[in-house]
This record gives sequence, structure tokens and C-alpha cells, in this order.
Amino acid sequence: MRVSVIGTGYLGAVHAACMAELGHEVLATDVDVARLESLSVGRAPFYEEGLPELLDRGLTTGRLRFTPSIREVGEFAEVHFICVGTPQQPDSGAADIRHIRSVVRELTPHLRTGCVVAGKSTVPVGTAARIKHEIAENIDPGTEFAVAWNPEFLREGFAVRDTLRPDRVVIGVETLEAADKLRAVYAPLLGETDLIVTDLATAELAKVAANSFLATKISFINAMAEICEVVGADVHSVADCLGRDSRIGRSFLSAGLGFGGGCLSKDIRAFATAAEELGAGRSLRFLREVDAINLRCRDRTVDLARRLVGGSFTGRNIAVLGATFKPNTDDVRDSPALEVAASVQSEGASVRLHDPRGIDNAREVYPALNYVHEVGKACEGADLTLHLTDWDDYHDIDPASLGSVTRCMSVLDARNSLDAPRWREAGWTVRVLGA
Ligand SMILES: NC(=O)C1=CN([C@@H]2O[C@H](COP(=O)(O)OP(=O)(O)OC[C@H]3O[C@@H](n4cnc5c(N)ncnc54)[C@H](O)[C@@H]3O)[C@@H](O)[C@H]2O)C=CC1
Ligand SMILES: O=C(O)[C@H]1O[C@H](OP(=O)(O)OP(=O)(O)OC[C@H]2O[C@@H](n3ccc(=O)[nH]c3=O)[C@H](O)[C@@H]2O)[C@H](O)[C@@H](O)[C@@H]1O
Repeated sequence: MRVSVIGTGYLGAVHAACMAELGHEVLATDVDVARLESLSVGRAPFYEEGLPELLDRGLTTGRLRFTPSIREVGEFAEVHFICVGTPQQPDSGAADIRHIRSVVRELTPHLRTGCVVAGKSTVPVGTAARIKHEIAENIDPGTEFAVAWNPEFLREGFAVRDTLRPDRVVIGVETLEAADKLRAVYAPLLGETDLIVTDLATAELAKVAANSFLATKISFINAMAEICEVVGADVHSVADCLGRDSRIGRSFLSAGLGFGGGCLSKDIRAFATAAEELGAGRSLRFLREVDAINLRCRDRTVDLARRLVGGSFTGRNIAVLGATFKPNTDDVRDSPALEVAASVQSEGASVRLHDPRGIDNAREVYPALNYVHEVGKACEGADLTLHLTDWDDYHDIDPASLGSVTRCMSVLDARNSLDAPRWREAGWTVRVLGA
């Protein structure tokens, strides 16, 4: 099929490459022309495993192309996937859907009759209905179209795998024809993957509900961590005990520094704000607490680190391992690790920060931090080492040799994932949150 992808960020670039991999003819566009130029020569604009190979294959076969022209996109495709950003508004928790509205405004005059405009971005419920109305008001009379919502559930770091082998595909539609078109797009996946066909509002809601549930699970275990610290229990073991219950499951119960990234925080804020606007604020008031617990994880990490260096950061050398919001990505949006590093430095510490992939992006956000490319360099003369992002690289560290370059063999494992017995055996003091 001929499909377009509008917006080639973390979601759109992967979606475009994967659609080509599935055999479709893909034309993708973005307002960021430099990004399009880079994608056109097979350079992924961010780190995502498997994406460069897919880009390469799509470009070589000619099935994947990029253009700055929205007219070309409109005239080309029978299914349009909107993948632009929906960030948090600067002055409230609400989602800013201005990029989606701008796409719709520019695309509408060029739409082919019979096309489907399918949103993939995460949006407040009601966005699809609003878009449908806006297209209907501005499209040439006689040009038929349908609006659909096809929310995306991929995780950064596993984006290619999650797109080609998703747990489910959800499509919200109003017509059988639109459902058939989207079913045809995803047909190559449907042996292994369930397709859920529903209405527009349900599809939109399913996405924000999923992210809210994941965020709640993480904050739940971080709330338990706070209690564990009061009563002297161990949250890691509590999570193991909970996780053995098949109704609960162990995933998303890793206590520590909490969630960050481009989505969970902004999505729960947008969802709670939208509910308030709809007069249903009470139903999602708990998400405000989920957010507060999560942000407290960052403060608790800084507080514990301060205690570990004797009550003040002034004049202390702090090594920070990790800048990205989670491993296997270079994404530093709302990164808990970076926020902690910046706080520690603002309190007078000398911080050296290492990350396997995120240094360039981190430097753009926090240019004043001191970045190094080797773990050993970060830890040279350190009074305390902070393990803030759960990269495998840090699990592979030899604690004995790292200890030989530090001033003090003391590590705060804010991701609760280092092999603590091994580090202790090598002479380190290991502290975690929630124990
Ligand atoms: N990053 C992720 O893992 C996932 C993101 N999502 C959702 O997908 C959406 C996009 O997220 P990301 O890809 O992370 O954002 P991003 O910021 O990486 O990418 C957004 C892209 O849209 C482009 N854009 C903005 N206005 C445009 C316009 N008028 N026309 C064409 N392109 C335009 C930007 O230049 C940028 O390249 C958000 O709603 C997000 O919540 C959903 C699932 C996963
Ligand atoms: O809407 C989105 O953008 C995406 O948001 C999340 O994906 P992502 O942000 O890539 O990352 P996750 O793997 O969900 O991790 C989010 C954060 O939670 C933290 N986390 C995760 C799990 C856990 O047990 N504890 C914990 O603190 C991670 O370190 C990370 O900072 C969802 O998992 C995806 O399904 C969704 O599509």
C-alpha cells in the first residue's frame, strides 16, 4: 500500500522504516529538513537499535522515501500516519496538539479521495473527532476521507521490535472501509498479533490508560520504597514477592529513581488535566499523586547522596553513571539522571558524568555539566558514585579496578540493579533506595 508518515521523530522514523519493511511504499515528511536529509541518506537522527539497518533496506529497495513537501505526501498516500509531537503545554499539564492541527491544516487540501488519516500520536480523547470536523470543513467537496486513531505502544530501545512484533494493534475507526484499509496495512503482522478494532474515543483512551497504568505501577513500588525506608524493609524483595503473583507480574516494579522520558510524565499530566476539563477530575486525581511520588524519587536520591558524602556536596567529587532516561536510547527528555546530576552540581559538587550514548543530547540541555567518555574518568577521585541509568555497560564494570581510581568506594545504586554482593566483595559500600 502507499502510506505516508508525517513527523519523523522517535515514533515516526521507526514507523516509516517498519512500514517499508512490511512491504509498503512509504513517503515520510517532517518540518525539520535537516532531519529529512539525514534520514534520506540512511542516518538515523537518534540511537535506536535496528533502525539504521531498516532505513538502509528501505532506501535501497526504494520503498522508503522522504520529502519536505506535504503536497507530495497528500497526493501520494491512501493511508496517512500522523506521528508528530504532542508535548506538555508550558503553562499547564495539558497536551499541546498544535502540531497535529497544523499537519491537518496543511495536508487537507492535498488529500486523495478515499484516503484514511490515521493518528498515531498520543492525544487527549476527542482529538480524532475534532480533526475529522476540521478536515470536513476544509476539504474539497466530493473528496471522501476517513479519520482513524491507531495509537502506538512502542518502547524506545525496543522500538523496531515493538513495531514489527507488537503485543497488539489498536485501531479506532468509524467506518468498515477505514478498518479494512488499516487491517491491510498491518496484514503481515496479524498471524502473531491481535488487532483490536474499536471506536475513535476508545482507541485514544486505550493509549493514555496504558501509560497511566505503567506509571502507576512504577510509582506504587516507589511508594513502597518510601515505606521500606521507614520500617527497614527491602523494596526489591517486596517487588519479587508481588511479582510472583501472576495477576501482578514483576515488570514495571523496579523501584529507584522513577520514570522520565518524553511520554509517561506528560501523558499522565495531560490525562488528569483533560479529565478535569471534562468535569471528571476526581476519577484521575490519583495520577497527580503518581506524578508527585515519581518526582520525589529524584529528591530522595539527592538527599541520600548528600547524606552519603557527610551532609554537604560542597567540594565533593561526584561520579554520575548515566544521563539518558533509561538504557538503550540517547533520549534525555525529562531524564531523572540528568536532573539529579544538575541538582548535585548546583549544591556545590564537582560532577563528572558518563553515558554510553546520551552525552551529545545531555550537553545540549545541561551544557555546564562535565561530560566524560570513560567510566574510569568519571570515577577518578570520586567521593561517591551515582548509578542513575540502567545501562548494561555498568553491569559489566569490574568493581575492584574501578575502586582503585576513586577516592571513596561508595556507590548509590539508584536503579537497584548492580550486583551488590560483587561490589561489596570488592570493597565498595553499596546503598540503594528503598532498603
Ligand atoms: N517516543 C516514543 O517512544 C513514543 C511516542 N509516542 C507519541 O508519539 C508522538 C511523537 O513522539 P516522538 O516521536 O517521541 O516526538 P519527537 O519530538 O521525537 O518527534 C516529533 C517530530 O514531529 C515533527 N513535526 C512537528 N510538527 C510537524 C509538522 N507540522 N509537520 C511535520 N512534522 C512535524 C518534529 O519536527 C519531530 O521530528 C507523541 O504524541 C508521543 O507521545 C507514542 C509511543 C511511543
Ligand atoms: O508512549 C510512549 O512513548 C511509550 O512510553 C513508555 O515507553 P518508554 O518511555 O520508551 O520507556 P519505558 O520502558 O516505559 O520506561 C519509562 C521510564 O520508567 C522507568 N522505569 C521502568 C520500569 C520500572 O520498573 N521502573 C522504572 O523506573 C524507566 O527507567 C524509564 O525512565 C511505554 O512503556 C510505551 O509502551 C509507550 O509507547
